[in-house]
Amino acid sequence: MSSKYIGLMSGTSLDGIDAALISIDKDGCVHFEHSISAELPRELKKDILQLCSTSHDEIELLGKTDRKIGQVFAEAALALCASANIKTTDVTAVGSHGQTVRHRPPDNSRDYRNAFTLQIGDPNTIAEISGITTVGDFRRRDIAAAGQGAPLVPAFHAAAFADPLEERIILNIGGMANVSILKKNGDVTGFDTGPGNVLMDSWIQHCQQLNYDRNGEWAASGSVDPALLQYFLQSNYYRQTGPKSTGREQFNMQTIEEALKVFPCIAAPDVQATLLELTARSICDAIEKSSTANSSLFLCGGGSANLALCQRLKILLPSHAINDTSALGIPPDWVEAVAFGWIAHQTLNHLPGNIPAVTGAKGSRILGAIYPA
Ligand SMILES: Nc1ncnc2c1ncn2[C@@H]1O[C@H](COP(=O)(O)OP(=O)(O)OP(=O)(O)O)[C@@H](O)[C@H]1O
Ligand SMILES: CC(=O)N[C@H]1[C@@H]2OC[C@@H](O2)[C@@H](O)[C@@H]1O[C@H](C)C(=O)O
Repeated sequence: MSSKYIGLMSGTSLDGIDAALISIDKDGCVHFEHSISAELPRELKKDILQLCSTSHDEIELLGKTDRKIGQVFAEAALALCASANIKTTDVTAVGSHGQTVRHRPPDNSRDYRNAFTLQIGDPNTIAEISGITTVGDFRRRDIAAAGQGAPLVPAFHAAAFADPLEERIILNIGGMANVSILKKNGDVTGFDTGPGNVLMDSWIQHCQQLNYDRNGEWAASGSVDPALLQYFLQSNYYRQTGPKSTGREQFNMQTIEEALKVFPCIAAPDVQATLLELTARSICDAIEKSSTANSSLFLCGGGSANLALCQRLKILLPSHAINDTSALGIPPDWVEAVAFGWIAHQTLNHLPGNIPAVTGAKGSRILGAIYPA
């Protein structure tokens, strides 16, 4: 007998809601069954961006947006059930990541007692509208246990993708980029490497009002500026060792604007080329430092569709066989949503969802809270 779960995810790129239907069989094996993506209404996206900006702190907006995200997430879950032709009563639970609006993990400048992370999208509302038990608020228990609260997906990557015969690296290129290194002996490490698409997205939005640089074509039309690249690479974040996690608080349009005050004359396509190179270099440096040279690399997240970025990864990591996670049974766009369905299953079965070696938490913890149907 297998159980069905729905994973819901809206990431830092704010490109929509990913909804994935999975089943977990009696042996704990995860099967990807169906998926849809649902739009984030334009006004809602604007409000989320305002909440993400550190210069606004509006409790009114927070409360209202929390409820609204809950409503659109619930509608995505219902649309997924309709599209997959299943009844909501067939689904054991929704695992809802929610929307991160602030992430302040413990780091060199912040004691863990002052750390916090905030994902909104009221799970009560999701349970009420969908009629499906909802599990949410996954990150805060890990933070309370002195962890980073992120990345959480390495536990799922280990459960679904680890192989005793080869070391595997799973690289998610979302708004931020994060890696999981799955050793042959079962050990797992993982951390956020830094920006994924966020800087390239911000720059093309600023210059051309486009959401993203399709296939990295605009970046490919420019040339990397070596001085600007070195300036960006000096960020302390790249030198820190894990556990570490990051977000829009650290890598955003302001990061680019500050650099361009120092380098004001660089043409816009060259800035984009440099941001793509920064993304590729910071990812590859992190992979080289933390994995075995000939391990297999599997890509997921929207950035895995960026051809120019993938070409750079292949050149910078010549000894790694590079594929995407379709080769492991889950299409690259759906891995994160699937992961939160899986974490909900862990929670309902009183099993841990974090990996202390990844997040730095004091120990394994059952993550999240349950909101019954
Ligand atoms: N064809 C493409 N060419 C270039 N970039 C693409 C393409 N398709 C998707 N992307 C990038 O992928 C991004 C969305 O990725 P994804 O949905 O994995 O991010 P996310 O889940 O929001 O982020 P995070 O994992 O940080 O939470 C888009 O904003 C865009 O930058
Ligand atoms: C705080 C937060 O939402 N972090 C996200 C973000 O997106 C990628 C990277 O930064 C990762 O740390 C995390 O998401 C994935 C799903 C994770 O927790 O593993």
